[in-house]
Amino acid sequence: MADPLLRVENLVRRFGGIVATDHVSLEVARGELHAIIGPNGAGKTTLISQLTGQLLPHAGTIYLAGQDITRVPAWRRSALGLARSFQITSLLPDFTAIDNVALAAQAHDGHSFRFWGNARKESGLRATAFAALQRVGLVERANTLVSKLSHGEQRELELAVALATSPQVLLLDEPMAGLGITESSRMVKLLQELRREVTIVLVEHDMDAVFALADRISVLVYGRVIASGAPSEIRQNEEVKRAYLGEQHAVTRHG
Ligand SMILES: Nc1ncnc2c1ncn2[C@@H]1O[C@H](COP(=O)(O)OP(=O)(O)OP(=O)(O)O)[C@@H](O)[C@H]1O
Repeated sequence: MADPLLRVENLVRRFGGIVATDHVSLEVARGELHAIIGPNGAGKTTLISQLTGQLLPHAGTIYLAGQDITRVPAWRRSALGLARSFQITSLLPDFTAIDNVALAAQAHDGHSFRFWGNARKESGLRATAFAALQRVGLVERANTLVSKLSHGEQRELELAVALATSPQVLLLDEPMAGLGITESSRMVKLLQELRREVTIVLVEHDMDAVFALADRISVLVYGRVIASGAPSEIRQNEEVKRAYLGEQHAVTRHG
């Protein structure tokens, strides 16, 4: 691939005797939605954590737009345009939706949390936060406390928080987890819109969502990429079927 936005080369991460990331190499093109799938414990979250800098690899290299970011600290990666939306909700429940987004925008701008009081009033931050809420369809809930939002709305708010940092690459760890059918299809629609604006790496167990959204899919099993390609190739790959898709029931619905 010429000039990928994100490139991972031979990444290795161990936990004691477990090789959670076993010489993983993959490339994500600018504008692509790249899904990472695989059974529980395959190493998906571990991989995402190394991309964001929360976890350091034992070997290998990560490039963002050609720059080696392997040893770049997490906060600096965020400034370079990597944003992660967490599997476990990381929102502040006693703050409003817009305050949560404004805080993220403020942190990204390099301001100290000490000036948090100002983020509530500062018009530039509020405009950024408002725009992010608009992109995820949550404007009407701007002044609602996070604790009063539904689970689906909280997931959307997590996306708004990530978007407020104007990322080049959005790393999404199971955005559909815990969502009902209606909420899931809302999330798929939302991601279908966002993918036009931002490169997305999506870790997801919901195969309906993955096959509806992905341009390319990489399959991780025991820390190794066993296949990488277009959804149609992945669906037909015998090794993938054996190791993972064989146990899934819903891969054909979205065509
Ligand atoms: N902090 C840790 N300490 C020890 N072992 C860990 C740690 N984090 C992950 N592991 C192990 O590394 C392997 C990969 O885990 P990881 O959570 O990355 O998989 P996953 O594909 O994201 O799984 P899931 O689909 O269940 O979220 C597993 O065997 C897990 O037990």
